[in-house]
Amino acid sequence: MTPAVHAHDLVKRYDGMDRDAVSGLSFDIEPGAAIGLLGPNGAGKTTLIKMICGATVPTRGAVEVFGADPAAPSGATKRGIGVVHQSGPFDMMLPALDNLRITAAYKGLRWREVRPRVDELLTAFGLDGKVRQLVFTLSGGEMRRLQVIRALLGDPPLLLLDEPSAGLDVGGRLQVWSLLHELRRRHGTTMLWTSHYVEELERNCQRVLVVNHGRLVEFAAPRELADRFGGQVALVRPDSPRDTDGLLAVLGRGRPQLRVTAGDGHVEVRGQATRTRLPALLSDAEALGIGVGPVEYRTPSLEDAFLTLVGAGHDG
Ligand SMILES: Nc1ncnc2c1ncn2[C@@H]1O[C@H](COP(=O)(O)OP(=O)(O)OP(=O)(O)O)[C@@H](O)[C@H]1O
Repeated sequence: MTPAVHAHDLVKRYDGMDRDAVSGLSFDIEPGAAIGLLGPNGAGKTTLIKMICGATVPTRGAVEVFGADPAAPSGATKRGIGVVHQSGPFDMMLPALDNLRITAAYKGLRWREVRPRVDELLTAFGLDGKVRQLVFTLSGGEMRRLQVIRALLGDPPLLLLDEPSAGLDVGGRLQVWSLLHELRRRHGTTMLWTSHYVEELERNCQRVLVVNHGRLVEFAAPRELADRFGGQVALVRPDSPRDTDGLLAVLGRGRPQLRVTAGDGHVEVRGQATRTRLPALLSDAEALGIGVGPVEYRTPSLEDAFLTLVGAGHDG
């Protein structure tokens, strides 16, 4: 079966950069899959998305969408890809509806034919009363929802979602998720989805591509990544909340094997050696007069795996 997306040794180096933004990425995405794209700031996610939608050409290597070059001059493949960009290039001085009409024309869609679907989506997103407003008068969340609707025009077989829920409130995020689930169910739409909300990818994607410094780190199911790389996660509560900082300092001596962070009245300890190293550190805390309650272990999440795989910092 022809993959929805096939990337082979894909490289992008922008002019003036002393390193690759995307460096030798190879992977296949099967049709109908929902794939997460996870990486710290500057890891190359947007660059990869731009190459897949034909907005920028690779420096080396190749990318194909359903077997075709997305940057081919005919634009045929490009028009079959729906993209939610990080910042949507709308014509801010035109009404929302006219922006959708322009996109429909660019995609070669007959407005009369797509209008019922547009109305359905506007209603689903609570934007039906806003279509005559100039785009610059819409709120950030409304603009984001308009971007999602625009990407869905013509029900493209591939959707590239660059942080589709950024700036949305909880209700808006759930709306987007359920709409995307429905699309996959009804049309078998393939999705490549980036987000800094790790939980969003964990809940909605079958597999996750983890990238760092433009390179592929892992490509696997969220649960598998969590089990393999999430380590052991312990929550330690001092008897007195005032001792949280002191406890943090003592448990921090377990570094670099352990990652220790402060929460609200507790300290979280992550790492492959948490269970073996923690007892000695807790004895140290006790010797300093810091009592702790029973240690609680929780199931590692994709976020825990992400922290192990790429660390907490940005890609600098
Ligand atoms: N047009 C450009 N010209 C020069 N450098 C660029 C350009 N676009 C991106 N870069 C650089 O390429 C690297 C990857 O950027 P990219 O936007 O792909 O990362 P990202 O993973 O999407 O980051 P974020 O999570 O912050 O959106 C960064 O170092 C960035 O500064």
